[in-house]
Amino acid sequence: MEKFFFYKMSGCGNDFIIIDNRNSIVPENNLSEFARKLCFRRMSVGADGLVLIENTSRADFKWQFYNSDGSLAEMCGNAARCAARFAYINKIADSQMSFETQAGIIFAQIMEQENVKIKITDPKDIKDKDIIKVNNSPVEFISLNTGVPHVVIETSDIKAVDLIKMGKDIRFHEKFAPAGTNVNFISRKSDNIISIRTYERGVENETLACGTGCVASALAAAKEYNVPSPIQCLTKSGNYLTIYYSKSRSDNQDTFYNVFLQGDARIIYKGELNKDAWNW
Ligand SMILES: N[C@H](CCC[C@H](N)C(=O)O)C(=O)O
Repeated sequence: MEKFFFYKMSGCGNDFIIIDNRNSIVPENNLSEFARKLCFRRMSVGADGLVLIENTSRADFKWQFYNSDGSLAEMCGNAARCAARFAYINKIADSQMSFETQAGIIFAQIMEQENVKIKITDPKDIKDKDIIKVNNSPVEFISLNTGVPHVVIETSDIKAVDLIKMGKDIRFHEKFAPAGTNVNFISRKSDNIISIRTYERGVENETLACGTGCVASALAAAKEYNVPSPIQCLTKSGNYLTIYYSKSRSDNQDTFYNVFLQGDARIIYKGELNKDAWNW
């Protein structure tokens, strides 16, 4: 098949290409290379990631999520909201749905207008504050997995952070090898509002928003400051994501459950892909 349709969508400024591949219309075997080329800005459509919708018997659908560098990721919070709205609009699922990711089953609900709320898999590997040396300076962080690995670092002036340099140094730090990690810097604006900037693994750059990063940052704030749910995250794009959660503590361990991420899932356009978009 030389031409097929795709949606370009944006979740809070994190942008994605979404293709209904349930009939295997994608004519390439190397899907990682296919993703990398489609996501390459100015040479092709350009995006932070590619979502391929597929069939499964375990949920309404399943997906493969590729970062823009072609790496597969277990989960993506902003793309999950976009995929849910794509599935609803294209009658692949009802307004309440479930879909299978490598991190587990995600539940989604279409809210008013372009708002979508998802229930993510229970966060795991929640560690207490730790310190690493970055360029011979100590950096204090909390690490946890919200579908993909994240570290959260609090700073007094988020605008002053050299996000790309610090992000790269921490993302590739031996402490997080071999999988690496996403890197989030946060500043608390009020009791339940945090500003966030994220260096994203697999995009290898700062993105305008990171859904699982906002969840990780909100839960790190909840763990450190006992902030009640919900927490709002002000992202680099200027849009907000809202995180809802329940928290329990036993044996000096925090457990989070019923964790939801809510925000926009905007359709930028519906396009027809030519072979030139990936065959270059
Ligand atoms: N780059 C991430 C996956 C996408 C996460 C982010 N876009 C989100 O919205 O959660 C990783 O490889 O761990």
